[in-house]
Amino acid sequence: MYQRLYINIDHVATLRQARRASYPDPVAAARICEDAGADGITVHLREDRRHIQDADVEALATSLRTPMNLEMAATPEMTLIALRIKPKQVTLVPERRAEITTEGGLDLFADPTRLMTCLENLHAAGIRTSLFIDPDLRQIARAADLKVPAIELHTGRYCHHPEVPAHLAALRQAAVEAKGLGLAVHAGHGLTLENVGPVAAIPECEELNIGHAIVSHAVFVGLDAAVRAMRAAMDAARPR
Ligand SMILES: CC(=O)[C@@H](O)[C@H](O)COP(=O)(O)O
Ligand SMILES: NCC(=O)COP(=O)(O)O
Repeated sequence: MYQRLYINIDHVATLRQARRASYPDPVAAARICEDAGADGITVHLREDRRHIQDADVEALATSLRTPMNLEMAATPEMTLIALRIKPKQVTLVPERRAEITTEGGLDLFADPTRLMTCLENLHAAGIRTSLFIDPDLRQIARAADLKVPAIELHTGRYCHHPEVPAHLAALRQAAVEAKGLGLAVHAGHGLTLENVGPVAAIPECEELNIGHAIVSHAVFVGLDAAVRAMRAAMDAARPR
């Protein structure tokens, strides 16, 4: 199965926000990523707007040639924005304002009413949904109960400690379990050229969301080359 590469361009906006400038422009970055072979563009509109701004999401919605994957918290504010923008896909992620970056997956049992209300509204608008969760079998079962089409496995533990075999094993087991329950399997967070191979090699995983490492590599080689390098690393690792 072909494995999609969605590029998260949050940290192009981080560079712009460092000076509250007008550049680098995420729309221009997205265009380069698409020309370099990205299958989609991911943006995380955080409640604190530390990087991606509402205006970026609106501009991307009318300029992208590939699907937008809008990452957001399951809040009424973000739901209204998603219903207005109507991205191809929304990935619900946990958020804590004090976090430097996403620290873990969503707990699908924590606030069921808020989560189900958000999902119902998105599904009614025809927006594909994905839930960003840890490779936890209980969370996967809950995702299947919620009748979402997809989950995104949080790869952070594996990426931060690739030397611990159990972290990759958990991702592999979670992918098999999720696929068996009819869920599409995505993965992301912390993936780099160095560690992407074993995750890309998971047969059930049909989409990777990668951002920080690609934008960081682009500082040295340019965005086009950074995207192509990640694509090549994924293709080299995928089962034929
Ligand atoms: C959910 C996830 O792992 C990322 O897509 C998220 O966007 C990380 O947040 P920052 O991009 O703000 O680091
Ligand atoms: N959901 C993961 C994502 O979009 C990108 O995460 P990262 O590669 O920036 O860590």
